Amino acid sequence: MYTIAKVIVDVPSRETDRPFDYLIPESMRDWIEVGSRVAVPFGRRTVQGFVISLEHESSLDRSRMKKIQELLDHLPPLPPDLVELAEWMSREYACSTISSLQAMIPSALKGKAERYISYAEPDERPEGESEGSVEDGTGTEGLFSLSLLQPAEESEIIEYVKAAGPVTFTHLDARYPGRGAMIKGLMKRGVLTESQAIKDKLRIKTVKTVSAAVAGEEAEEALASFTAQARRQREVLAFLLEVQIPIGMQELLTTLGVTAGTVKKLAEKGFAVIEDVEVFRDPYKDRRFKPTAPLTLTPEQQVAFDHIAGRLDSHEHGVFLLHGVTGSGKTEVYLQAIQRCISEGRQAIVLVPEISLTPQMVERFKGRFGDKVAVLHSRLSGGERYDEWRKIREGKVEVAVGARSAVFAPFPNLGLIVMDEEHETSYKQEETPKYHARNVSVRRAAQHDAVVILGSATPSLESYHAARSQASDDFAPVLLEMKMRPAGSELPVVRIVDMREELKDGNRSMFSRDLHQGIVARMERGEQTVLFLNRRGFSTFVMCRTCGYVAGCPECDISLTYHQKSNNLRCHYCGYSEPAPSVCPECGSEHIRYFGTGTQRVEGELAKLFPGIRVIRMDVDTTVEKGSHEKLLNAFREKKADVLLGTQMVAKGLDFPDVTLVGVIAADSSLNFPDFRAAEKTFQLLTQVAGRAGRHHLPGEVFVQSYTPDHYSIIHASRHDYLSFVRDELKHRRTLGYPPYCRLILVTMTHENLQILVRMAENFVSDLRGKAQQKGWFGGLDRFTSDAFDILGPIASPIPRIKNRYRFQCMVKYRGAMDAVQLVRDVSNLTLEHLKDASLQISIDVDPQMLM
Ligand SMILES: Nc1ncnc2c1ncn2[C@@H]1O[C@H](COP(=O)(O)OP(=O)(O)OP(=O)(O)O)[C@@H](O)[C@H]1O
Ligand SMILES: [Zn+2]
Ligand SMILES: [Zn+2]
Repeated sequence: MYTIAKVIVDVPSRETDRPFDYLIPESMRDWIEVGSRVAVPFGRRTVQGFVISLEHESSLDRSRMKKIQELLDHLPPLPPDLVELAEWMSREYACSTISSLQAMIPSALKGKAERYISYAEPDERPEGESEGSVEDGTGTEGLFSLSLLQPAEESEIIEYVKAAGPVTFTHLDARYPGRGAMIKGLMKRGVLTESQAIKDKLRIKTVKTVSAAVAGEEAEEALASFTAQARRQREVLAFLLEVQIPIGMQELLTTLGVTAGTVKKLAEKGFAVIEDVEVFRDPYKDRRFKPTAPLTLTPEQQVAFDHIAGRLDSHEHGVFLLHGVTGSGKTEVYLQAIQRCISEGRQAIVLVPEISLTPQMVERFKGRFGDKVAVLHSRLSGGERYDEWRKIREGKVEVAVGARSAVFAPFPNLGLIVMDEEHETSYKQEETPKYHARNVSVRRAAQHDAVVILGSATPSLESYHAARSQASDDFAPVLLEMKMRPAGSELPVVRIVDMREELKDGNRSMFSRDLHQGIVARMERGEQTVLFLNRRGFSTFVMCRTCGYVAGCPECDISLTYHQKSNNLRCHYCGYSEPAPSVCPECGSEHIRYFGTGTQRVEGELAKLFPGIRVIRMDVDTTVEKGSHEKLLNAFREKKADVLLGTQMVAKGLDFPDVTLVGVIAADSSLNFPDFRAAEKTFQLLTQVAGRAGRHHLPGEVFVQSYTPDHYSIIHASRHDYLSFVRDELKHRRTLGYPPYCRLILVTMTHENLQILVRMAENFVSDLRGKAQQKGWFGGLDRFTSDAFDILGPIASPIPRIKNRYRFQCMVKYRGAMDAVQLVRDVSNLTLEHLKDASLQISIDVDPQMLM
């Protein structure tokens, strides 16, 4: 029997990022496991923690060790493999173990300490304290003290707490308003004491049910025993005996028209039981999903499937990169692989980017696997999310579909992780822990001898390069290719439209003549159009045409974004907002305009240019409400609109048979982004959005409007030529020394004072440089030798100030097996310890996706 638990406490600081030893009280020894969530005393507080290992011995003196105060769940929220994964994550991404652990459980379980007041029995009180007033000096205690020596109100409070058990301050204050001093006095004297306990934000939802507690002869006797006055009770019991199964209290009361008191009396007599039964909040309970059967695979699908099934059957760890053109039927391969996995008694996780977690996507999994599927995404309420997660933890489902964090779905016997659209940036979490779900998937699958399928029409260069070169031991996916669409349809014809030519010919509209005619033709034929507004790195900002003034955030060095709905300007980094100006605050000119092509503007143009056109606009503004996404898509599917207009949301995953035209309004806006992946992102977006056209029987057509029509990402995307794009792009990456030819660590330092920050950043970089040189790591990036290490910077960050804090960054580039993350982390910790400047913050981002 283990007597000591090592606990990671929920206290976010560098000093507390290590396990602490606690004694396990006798009563908990059978229950505490690795992964258990506990409440422990920490300093003067009670905090939540996670048990990460169990021990017989501790290096500490037992008499000075504290005891675990409470076990918070009967079933540990984290199985041991996730605890191990969390420790790996904190090494891999230079973050605290507690932040990794917290990322793995639903927010409902992020308990916070609450203070309670309870009654202390006289023998629990500190010496000499009594219930009576201290001032009376008679020392009379016990029998008469309450009635004789205390004000009536005081004893009423005591009696109340005694009966109610631990209550919160707020509760007591609400019941006895204005008696704060009195309560405080009682606490001073130890009559009432304060305690802390961890309370979860959300509770498991329960309903009261009633069932009969007697049967057979006993039941007959019971029925005969009721007096005339207890007629109603008899009626209830007769009913319960008839229905035989537990029935909801509410339903019982309304059906029979009796009161809860009647049922309670019946229960007191021992004839019925009232129980709280757990219920699951099901976000999809009102939805019916049309069941689907497996399709006969095409030869290409079959080859891919056979490879995957082989690994599944042999329970060997393996990673596959499924590169299939848009509409090639990757989803069907996923579905059949999942089927195989669960038929062998293991479970499967499906990861999709948050933005494409559309009802259409959910439907495909629910349609095939029905109730065996749990869905996790950010649009669920906290309670729904918690309940979906519990279905997984309690083994009630076999498939979890969700965004990034679903990679932590606590399945006991994981067999398969599918990552759809594996190139998506949203798989990287931008807050601590800054993990990438792809790397975590591979690690987690290895723990379980499970299979990973990374699927995409445009794989990330990292994955594709790793598959082709087979250079690394831990990440060398097997490449599976699918080049055809099963429905027999061809990839759509893509035409690049040079918008400079349009302007020369006098067309000032945002639609080229070709696109214009295309839309008109679709309206006439009763077909549909998807219009995609590329807005990455692009926002509506306010500029004065007279003096050039641009409205910027007073606390961040970035321009404010215009929001039409509220007619105000907002900072996307700190939330600052102000009303939109009608005259320029600098020069008073009225020529102050909103720049940028917002979806609303496009919508307005459409209405002007195409009389009678029906448009559905899908963007962040029209999809705030729960279920709105789904409503808009359903309306489009039912052909209630000619055009679906939107941002990234319309680029992915949609499969509508009557869409035969896709228009891309500003193809190049994502090219002008200060990011070495700009070309890759542009290529991916264009390929994805073009793939929405002509997916079924009708042929598709795509117009890509651009001001830089010669850019290789645009040309290759228009030819559906992934391989040529990869070839050109890899050349650039190699010359510039960027992934996949090395890995990056972005270190961002922030401080309120610019001078101090610059000095600290310079010191940091020279320390890091010195330590790396000592290890003999330096140089080599340009020589393509196997090992290389280099530091760029420090320089001001692309956004040099956020919330009045200045930002400097440096970039570590490295290649090879050295532990660069650990070194960066060590130097960062040393800097923080050495400087003792509480205002300095250092953030480490391993494999960064955003270089801001
Ligand atoms: N074996 C098959 N036989 C007939 N139809 C199929 C088959 N496999 C897939 N399909 C159909 O082909 C269409 C495209 O498939 P799916 O959406 O799975 O492609 P995808 O590769 O996931 O596409 P994207 O990357 O664009 O999302 C769907 O309508 C699907 O039902
Ligand atoms: Zn001006
Ligand atoms: Zn701001």
